[in-house]
Amino acid sequence: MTFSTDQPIALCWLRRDLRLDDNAALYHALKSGHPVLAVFIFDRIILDPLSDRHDRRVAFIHQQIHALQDQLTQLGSTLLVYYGEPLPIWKQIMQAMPLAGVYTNADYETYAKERDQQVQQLLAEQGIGFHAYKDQTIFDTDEVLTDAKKPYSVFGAYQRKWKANLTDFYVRSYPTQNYFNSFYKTAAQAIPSLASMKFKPVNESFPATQVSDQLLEHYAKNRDKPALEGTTQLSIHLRFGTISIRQLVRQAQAHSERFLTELIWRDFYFQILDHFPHVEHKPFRPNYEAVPWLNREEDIERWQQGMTGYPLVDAGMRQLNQVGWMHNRARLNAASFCIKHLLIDWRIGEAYFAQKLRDYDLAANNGNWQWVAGSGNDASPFFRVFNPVSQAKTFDPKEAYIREWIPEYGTPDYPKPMIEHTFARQRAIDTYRKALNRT
Ligand SMILES: Cc1cc2nc3c(=O)[nH]c(=O)nc-3n(C[C@H](O)[C@H](O)[C@H](O)COP(=O)(O)OP(=O)(O)OC[C@H]3O[C@@H](n4cnc5c(N)ncnc54)[C@H](O)[C@@H]3O)c2cc1C
Repeated sequence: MTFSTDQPIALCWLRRDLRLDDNAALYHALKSGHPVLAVFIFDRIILDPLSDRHDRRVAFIHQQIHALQDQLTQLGSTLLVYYGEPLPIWKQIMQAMPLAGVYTNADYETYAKERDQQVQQLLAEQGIGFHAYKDQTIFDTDEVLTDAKKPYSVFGAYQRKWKANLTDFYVRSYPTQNYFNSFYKTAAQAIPSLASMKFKPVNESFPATQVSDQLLEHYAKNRDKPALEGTTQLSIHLRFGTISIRQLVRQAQAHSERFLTELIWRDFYFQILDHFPHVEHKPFRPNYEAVPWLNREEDIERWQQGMTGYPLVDAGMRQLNQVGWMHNRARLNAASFCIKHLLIDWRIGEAYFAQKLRDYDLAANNGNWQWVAGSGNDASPFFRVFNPVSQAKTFDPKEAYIREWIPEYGTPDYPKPMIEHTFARQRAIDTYRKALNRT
């Protein structure tokens, strides 16, 4: 990237908010009184460790970056796209143009918080302001606290306070489009190709960025049936900010209370990660560290490949491996089977999902894995072990989901159950009970 200018610029640093409409940071940048440029960094600290060079997330981001570039080009401006490590890139940017300020949306992951602190410090050395806004969530950090001003760790109580605090103000869109004439006018700049970053394109399309009111009207009754298209599939868009959470909450308020609850779970896990960053590597409840996992290589392999002999689990794992997404009911069963039936450390399962999910989000993935493991805040009790056979009968009674993902189901090629359910259930309960000193 060789772009430079002598004019003071307000830079809007896009990260998990890859859209121009209803974007808090962009709105404030555009109203700052300075010409605005948007910038995106393909961060090598995140990209280099990815083992799959066909990574869907990278391909998705790259596609969105091109879409943003098209929009900005039509407005007579450009997106500045860099590839490298953020700190040296910011040094480069500071040499290329005088900065009137940097505007960005807050990120709650530990790595991102540390990165932002370093960039903020670097900018401060030259008297440049770093302005971070809430955009990913409806409420963040200390906006939903108990009466004793402590973060919530129980979802039900959090949800009640969340709803009590909600006013129209929190779901109002930022009308960025009214200020688009504040973009700095310049020729479109080049975007690094996927190949130059050693990634390959993926030959598939991604879900639409909107959901119909009709799907939401039926969401509560259909959301648990994996054979139906009963959920929104918006998770990748929520992950990368190609849709606004405020817009979606307004739609939820109008059409589905149940859907709104799921969006509140999302806020809940963000605030858990923000307040209790230790959950990234350790159980929320420290005593759960004592569970003696078996972590057998062969078991891990069979679970990952969808060869456990339990069709709901296997269908889910194969869906994950093939398309990078898994229905929530299957996620629950696959995670429970991994942790409880096979006594595999939840962190191993969590890491596998992190590698494969196109909607991978640290807060949601970690929160849900810890919920299933029992080690999380407000988690499922340790003695709850999903029965993948009765779960399949209840939620996929015609076996349509199972047959969709396991072509050899019902033939001798499909494996027998790798472990007997009653035995595995009792073993899990006994193991947890002993580790936790419960009678
Ligand atoms: C073991 C496990 C791991 C998970 N890992 C992730 C993950 O990495 N990223 C992720 O976005 N979701 C994760 N989830 C939550 C949930 O399964 C997905 O959000 C959902 O399946 C995505 O599909 P959808 O967009 O059609 O969901 P919908 O049912 O249409 O829900 C709409 C949105 O609400 C949010 N949401 C829904 N359920 C949850 C939940 N339980 N926790 C937090 N947010 C929720 C998501 O942003 C989702 O896109 C996980 C669940 C489990 C059990």
